[in-house]
Amino acid sequence: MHTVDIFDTTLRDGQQGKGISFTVEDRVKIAKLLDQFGVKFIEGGWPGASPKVDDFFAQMRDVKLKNAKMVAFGSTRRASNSAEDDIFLNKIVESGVPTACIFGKTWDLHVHEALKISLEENLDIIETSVAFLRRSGLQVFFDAEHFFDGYKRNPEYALNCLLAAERGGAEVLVLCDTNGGTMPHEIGDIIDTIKPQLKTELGIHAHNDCELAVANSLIAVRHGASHVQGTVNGYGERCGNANLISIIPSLKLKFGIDCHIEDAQLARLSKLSHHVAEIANMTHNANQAYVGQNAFAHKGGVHVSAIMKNPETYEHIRPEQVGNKQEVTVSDQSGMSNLLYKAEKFGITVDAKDVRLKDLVQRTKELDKLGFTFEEAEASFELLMRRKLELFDRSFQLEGFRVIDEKRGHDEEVIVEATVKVSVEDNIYHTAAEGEGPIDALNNALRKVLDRHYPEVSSIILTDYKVRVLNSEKGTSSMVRVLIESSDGKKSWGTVGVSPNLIEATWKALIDSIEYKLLKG
Ligand SMILES: CC(=O)SCCNC(=O)CCNC(=O)[C@H](O)C(C)(C)COP(=O)(O)OP(=O)(O)OC[C@H]1O[C@@H](n2cnc3c(N)ncnc32)[C@H](O)[C@@H]1OP(=O)(O)O
Ligand SMILES: CC(=O)C(=O)O
Repeated sequence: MHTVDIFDTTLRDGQQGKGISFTVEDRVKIAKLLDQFGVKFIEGGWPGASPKVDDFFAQMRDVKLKNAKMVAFGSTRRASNSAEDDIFLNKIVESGVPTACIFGKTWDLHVHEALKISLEENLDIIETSVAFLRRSGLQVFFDAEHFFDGYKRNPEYALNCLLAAERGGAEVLVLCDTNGGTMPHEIGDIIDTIKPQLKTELGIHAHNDCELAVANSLIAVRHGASHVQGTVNGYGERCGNANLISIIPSLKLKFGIDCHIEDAQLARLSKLSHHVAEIANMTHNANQAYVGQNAFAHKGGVHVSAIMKNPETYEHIRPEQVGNKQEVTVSDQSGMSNLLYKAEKFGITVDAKDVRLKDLVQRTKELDKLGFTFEEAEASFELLMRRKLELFDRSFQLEGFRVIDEKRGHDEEVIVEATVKVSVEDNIYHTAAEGEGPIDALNNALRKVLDRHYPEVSSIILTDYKVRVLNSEKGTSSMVRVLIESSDGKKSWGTVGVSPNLIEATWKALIDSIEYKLLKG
């Protein structure tokens, strides 16, 4: 099959997504990441539309790109002036990029209603705008805005718009499903009809309003499009743009089209996706195809049993091909296979026929019913398994704790004090400490003892603390689940505690966190 150029518009159409606002520094970082990854074109924004975009293009003049070409975006000229006098077309030329991508109207409704000019005048606007940019020495792509909607209402006119851009010298005619309402079969049928009437390469720019932007982009390629526009993680206006993070591996691994991206570059796909999400300050979608944390996570015992024999049974590709990894979780959906998988991961040698493992499967299901989830608390599960297999002894034993909260007036602060009694190596310690809250006070009192025996405990910091009320209909006597994420600066781990008492649930998760650190050294 033909080759495909990847055109990224995260910095332009992606930035049109609600909740996304890149600084100039963010833009430069993303442009560098995209270039390293290997996309062919990076659309940086609309020169003249915002000072941030102008600063970005100015800064990018000093950045040497390895793989990509910078593209400036804009519209066809205003009806009230010539292309030579159009402020925004001139801004594109002044931005210093080698490539321009301008959008023009191809739906007669828009010509009548939005531009309020004649159909003929719009054709002239398209041709003269493209021709001006070409005369100015730029490579020009023409984004045929609303092409599919326009074609369905007035096919002759929509095609004439493409022909006007072709006469002007456009190098790619990009068919836009601007409102994202077109179905895949319509994309294929329309491309098949128009392609023989054009000399110019076709591209696709799809929006995701029907959750079809990726499918529509792929079907366009099947029908001859050689240029695909989209954004990282599908960011973009309304429901977003076509997600390049799904399109690129589908083109490479399913269609066999390399899109100028080598296998080694594809293996950095997950990193790219996560890194851009971080810069955009968006939570990464765990269920995102190919690169999400759950994309290769297996929960059901039947699945785990099969992937341990051959991963192909429940994985459509090897996760490493896109820089992701296989994961197995433990829950009430688990069988022996989940536990054997985890044992191997924890470095525990255990016979598959060991009856204690069968008991542990049952125990895990009972704990799940009580509210324990181990998906985000693998450290707690490792301790549970080691305890069951008699591979682990507690480093310290709780003899008792007491927490006192005291408030002596409406406007007075609460004073919190905890006392803890623990035995360590045949010594019994009784300590007290204050804290910001009951958990902090307990932690402080416990650390007073543990720091003496286990200095490594001082490196533990709590990086996340989540509380979930499990059966809220019981009001204040509901069970609560506490999930703690801890880190020692090098590694992080998750633990869980469940109890009707929030302090006790937290204590359990906290103790597991400390025991896990002591186990791992
Ligand atoms: C499908 C897409 O995603 S297209 C890209 C959309 N992105 C953006 O709009 C983000 C950046 N835009 C902006 O910052 C501003 O809209 C600007 C600076 C470009 C223009 O601002 P203003 O001059 O104040 O115009 P405003 O935004 O109100 O309206 C857009 C104008 O462009 C005209 N226009 C729209 N599309 C085109 C086109 N393809 N060719 C020529 N003119 C066009 C409209 O008719 C309207 O003109 P009017 O004011 O004479 O009615
Ligand atoms: C040009 C563009 O962004 C669109 O038609 O969606």
